[in-house]
Amino acid sequence: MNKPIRIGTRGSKLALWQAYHVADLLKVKGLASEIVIIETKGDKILDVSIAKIGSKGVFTEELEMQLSSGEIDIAVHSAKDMQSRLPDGFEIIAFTEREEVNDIILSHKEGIDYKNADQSLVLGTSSTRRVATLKHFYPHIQTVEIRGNLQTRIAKMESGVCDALLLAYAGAHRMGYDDLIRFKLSLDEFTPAVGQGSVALESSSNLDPVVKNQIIEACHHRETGYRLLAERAFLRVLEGGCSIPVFALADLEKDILHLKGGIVSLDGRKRIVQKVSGSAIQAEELGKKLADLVLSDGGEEILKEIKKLLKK
Ligand SMILES: NCc1[nH]cc(CCC(=O)O)c1CC(=O)O
Repeated sequence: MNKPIRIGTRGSKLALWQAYHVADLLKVKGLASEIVIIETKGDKILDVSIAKIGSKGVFTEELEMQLSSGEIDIAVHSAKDMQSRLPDGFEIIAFTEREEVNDIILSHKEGIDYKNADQSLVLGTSSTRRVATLKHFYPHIQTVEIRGNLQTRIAKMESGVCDALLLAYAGAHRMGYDDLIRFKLSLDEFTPAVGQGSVALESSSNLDPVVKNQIIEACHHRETGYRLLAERAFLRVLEGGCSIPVFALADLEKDILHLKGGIVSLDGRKRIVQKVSGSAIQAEELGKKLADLVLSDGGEEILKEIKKLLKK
């Protein structure tokens, strides 16, 4: 009888959903598991925006310590929240099948019409990509920064902080809020963050290869894997992190990857989008190619401006 696989996770409801999802996938293949809840810096600091703390590893550092010590076998994260480069000694071994990738507008109110410039609308979000994208396409919409888990954000919205929230479909759906979803936003306008909708399994490079292969067999979704490989290669060049409004989305059609992505300036004035296609086995090359196209098309300048602004 195998030892149960120890799954490390943050304690938020969404994180726990993800951990149980992985536990279920393991169980289908007859693998027992245990869930270990670990508090991270990002969970403790609630009053400062993530962009200001510096996104680097705030939700992953403590989990990585437990991976190194062997206290847990895998750490489960939203793929979107993972840095594009992992510290030495760690790797992503699997991506679960991706959920619908769209952003959505969620509200307890009915009659919200975000396209109507005559309606005053305050949207809560803490994502620089979403704020900048709103400024670009819907400059009449006001935004307010809102943090905390989904339950907290909904409570803040209902208390009047904003009219609606701009969120990932995946999180709202997993938390059971489908009935509050008012709009599913277009992928051309609100092209998602890299990795949105998938769950990533991280391990130490020292994980027993037999256990590692069992986990991959049970949890890895091949198509999602190619898509995220391309998107993450793009992000690596653009030095993403959640404080930089870059976006990318890969789709797989048979074995051809179609990848689009870009960057938007913080004031929303400039938005650069490029597309590339090619064989899925060249996913990483495609991601890099896309990044080069975006950079040479004006992305480099936008990136420099943003970095200058963030240093202030
Ligand atoms: N940045 C927070 C975060 N990380 C993952 C999700 C949702 C689930 C997912 O995209 O995998 C969310 C919430 C959101 O963006 O609305």
